[in-house]
This record gives sequence, structure tokens and C-alpha cells, in this order.
Amino acid sequence: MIPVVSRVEMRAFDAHAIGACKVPSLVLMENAGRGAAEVIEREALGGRPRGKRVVVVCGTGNNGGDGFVVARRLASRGAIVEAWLVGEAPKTQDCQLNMDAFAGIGGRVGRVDLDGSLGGRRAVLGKADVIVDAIFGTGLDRAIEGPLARLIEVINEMAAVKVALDVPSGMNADTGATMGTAVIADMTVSFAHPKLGHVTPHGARLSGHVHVVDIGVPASLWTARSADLLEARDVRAVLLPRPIDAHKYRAGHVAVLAGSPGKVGAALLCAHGALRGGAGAATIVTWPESATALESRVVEIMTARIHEGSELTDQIDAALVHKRAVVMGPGFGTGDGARAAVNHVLSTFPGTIVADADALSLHARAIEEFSAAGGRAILTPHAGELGRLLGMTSEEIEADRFTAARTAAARAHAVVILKGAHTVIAAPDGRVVVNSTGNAALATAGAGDVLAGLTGALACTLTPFEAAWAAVYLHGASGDAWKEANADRGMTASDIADGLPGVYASLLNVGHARGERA
Ligand SMILES: NC(=O)C1=CN([C@@H]2O[C@H](COP(=O)(O)OP(=O)(O)OC[C@H]3O[C@@H](n4cnc5c(N)ncnc54)[C@H](O)[C@@H]3O)[C@@H](O)[C@H]2O)[C@@H](O)CC1
Ligand SMILES: [K+]
Repeated sequence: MIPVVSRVEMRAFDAHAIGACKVPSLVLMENAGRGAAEVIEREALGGRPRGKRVVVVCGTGNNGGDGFVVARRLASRGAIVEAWLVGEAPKTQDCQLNMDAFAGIGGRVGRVDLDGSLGGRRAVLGKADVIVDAIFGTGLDRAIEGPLARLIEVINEMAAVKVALDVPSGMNADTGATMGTAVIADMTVSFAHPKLGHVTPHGARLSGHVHVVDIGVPASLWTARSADLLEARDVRAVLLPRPIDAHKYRAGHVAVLAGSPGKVGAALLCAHGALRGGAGAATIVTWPESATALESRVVEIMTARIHEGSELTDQIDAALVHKRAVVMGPGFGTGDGARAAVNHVLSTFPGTIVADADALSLHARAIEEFSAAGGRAILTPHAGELGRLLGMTSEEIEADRFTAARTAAARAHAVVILKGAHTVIAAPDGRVVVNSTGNAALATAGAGDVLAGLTGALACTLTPFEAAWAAVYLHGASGDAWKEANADRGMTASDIADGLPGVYASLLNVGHARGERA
């Protein structure tokens, strides 16, 4: 997993590097700027910097200092570079020294007169191949307004490739939100670690592709991080090879409490996700009309009937015998019977419980009720559902997804999967993992049902937290495989499930080892 840090953590990392590790700040800045210049040369200038026009827009703090290093480095590679200082004079010594060093090699330093017209500047920016945004980094502490905001809007209008240093100026490094206005970059070079804001839906749109460069201090020296970004090897490590004598029930039997008349598709997709996700068996536990509708359609999936009324809890208990995980909610309904069923499972089922869709709606403003599961529940809300659980709007959730997920996990004493681009998975003990897979192809009806079923399948053998993050990763990876083979659209929820064996094959490389499969 890759550590993802907050603004405060990053500033503490820098202070540690300079103080305890005795690496001079000027060296860190040189490393940062050199790393960024290499990324820009390779990714934005096609490996041919000579004769290309680059404008580096520098603030007066250390982000601006990084900008002057980039300017000097690219100039020495043959690019035609202008560096602009936005403000009267550098405010930090390292910024001043690097501005002088750029001027010292014959570089042109211009000053942007924020009170004047930006007309002349606009013409120069219009001719640039690359614009480097070095106005603000982690020092941003208030909304950008007035002439500075206008300058950023002008940068955003330009056709040049825009590269942000550390964070796009105006992006909140912790939440990804725009503070006043923000640079919309094609790519961002982040120093030492990715920042939380880079891995939020809004921040990812501002940042473009994020490259992380080393600044010469081992990341391992510093363990404080707000979240971890998933990598393929993390998922590979928890997916243990199956023994040669795997049995369908040892591989895990998932119960799916889902479906109501008109919504049996949700139950089917969920069970299909569980089976393609590796469950040995799946049983849909549902109302009589739904069971009748399902029985004519399912082959590999079993059904069990439950009725509203006095027999309900006994019927559920009988249906859940020997199940390792229950997924409840997809298309299940929100009536009295559904409520009684969901609450009964929460307070009695000994395995892992995945609560999705209607199981979440039933507990609006009462997220604490999930603590009845004693830490064995996994909740799978999108921002709207989590908003209802916490009594907030979905905009308030999106404004700070990390805090929302962490708060929800603590209050529910459950694992929370906050869905969206860069899904956040939070554990009740405060650990937070961010997903690195997935794309717009996954925005399709029923995708959530498949994720819930897949999570249930993995929960048969993994802890709730591991099952949650591994499922999210695999689900996204199925979307990525679809996009690679087709496009970022046209995928159905069944396709997501059907893509899972291929994802397993590429992760585990088991395609050739058929003898080991159950
Ligand atoms: N030694 C270090 O600490 C290192 C820092 N590095 C760079 O330094 C950056 C942080 O530098 P700084 O802490 O100097 O901060 P910034 O360069 O991000 O910001 C500088 C100044 O902007 C002002 N400011 C904040 N918000 C504003 C607003 N909305 N409108 C107008 N002015 C505003 C602040 O008061 C501050 O003086 C990092 O993002 C990174 O790019 C790198 O060089 C690596 C090493
Ligand atoms: K920046």
C-alpha cells in the first residue's frame, strides 16, 4: 500500500527530513524540482525539451521555489523557459535562492503585476507548450480570490499542457475541494507522497495523472499517514491459493437477503457477483413472490423463502445455517418485514454481514444501529446513502470523504465502503484505505449489487476490512479490464461479475494451474 498523507503530515515529514534527518531544505527542494523536471520532460515534452516553450508560474513560497528549480533544470535541457514570480518578492529563503540561481544561469524572471491587466501575459501563455503551476502547494490556507483567481482562470483557458507541482494551486490538499478557484492540471508531480486530495473524485479531476517523485528521504522513515492507496500486490497477498481439495462449502456459502417483486434482478446480480467472486455457493433468501420469479431463472443459485410474520426470524435462522457471510439489502424493500429481517440478522448472525441499499435506507439517521453486529458488518453506501445515515447532505459527504467515512465507521462500529471514484474503505479502528482501480464504465445499474455480492464472497475467508478493500479493488479492476478491451462505457453489471475470473487470472496467474482449482 502507498501511504497517502494530509497537509499536516506532509509538513511534518518535511520538518523531520530537515531536522532529525539533517537533509538541508535546499537539497529537498532541488530533489523535488529535478524530479518534476524529469517527469515534465518525459511526459509533457515527449522526451524532446529542446526549443519547447515552457512558462513556470511561481508563487512566493516554497512551491514557487520548486518552480524555479524546474525552470533552471528545463532551461539547461534546452527548453525556452520563462519563470514568473507572482508577487513582490520571494517570502522564503529557498525560493529567493532558487530564483537567483535561475537568473544566474541567464534565465528570464518576470514579475506578474496582479493589479495590472494580464493581457501581455495571456499572449505568452498562449504560445507555451507547457505551463507549470508552482503558485501554491501545501501552504494554501485560504480561498484564492481577486487578481490571483483571475490569473488561474487565464491559465485554465490555455491549450498548453498544464503541470501542477505538488498540488494544483487552489486544491485543498486534504479534501480535494477547490478553495476559491483552482488550476485544472493535466498532470501533477507530487513530492514524496500522494496527498489525500489527489485521491478524491474532485481532486483527481483537478490533478490529472499524479506522478510521485522521491525527494531523497526514505518514505519508510515516516509512518504517519491518513490513508493507504491500494496496489495489486496487497490484494494478491490476501488471496490465498486454494487447496487442491477445496470444497464448495469450504470456499464459502453466501446468503443473499435481497429482491422483492420487480427487483429480483438486484438479488440475481448480487448472487452472481458472489459466485464469480469465488464463493462456493450462493442462496438467495427472499419473499415468496420473488422466489417464484427467481426459480425459473436461476441455475447455479439456490433460493430459500421467507414470509412476513411470526415465522420470519425462524425461517431466516434456518436459511442462514452454515453460511459464512450474508449480503442483505439489494432490492429487498423497506417495509416492516424487511426491517425485522435486517435487524434480526444484525443482532444474531455470527458471520460477516454486508449491508447494502435498502438495508442502509432502513437505518436513516441511525447508523449506530449497525453496531449490533459487533464489528462484523460492512456497509456499502454511496455519498447519498451515507448522507442519509449520518443526517447530512451528499454534498457535505463529498466535501470531505475521508472524514465522512472514518466518522461513519467509528459510529457504526463497522467497516464502511464509501463508493465513488477512488472509493474509500474505513475500519472502525481508524484505518483508511483508498482504491486505485476503476473508471467511468462502472457507472452502470446494478454495479453496487455485484460489489456487495463480491464482498460477501471474500468475507467468507477474509476479515471484514480485508474483504471490503479487496472487493473494491477487484470490482474496479474488472471495470479497467473492460475499458482496456472496449471503452469507458457500455459495461453492464453482469459484465463486471463475468470479468472477475479474468482479473483473478491476471492477479494470481492461475489460468494454467487448472489442477489446483476446486
Ligand atoms: N522543505 C520543505 O518543506 C519542502 C517543501 N516543498 C514545497 O513547498 C511547498 C510548501 O511551501 P510553503 O509552505 O512555503 O507554502 P506555499 O508555497 O504552498 O504557499 C506560500 C504562501 O502562500 C500564502 N497563501 C496561502 N494561501 C493563500 C491564498 N489563498 N492567497 C494568497 N496567498 C496565500 C501563504 O501565506 C504562504 O506564505 C510544498 O507544497 C512543496 O511544493 C518541496 O520543495 C519539498 C521540500
Ligand atoms: K502548485
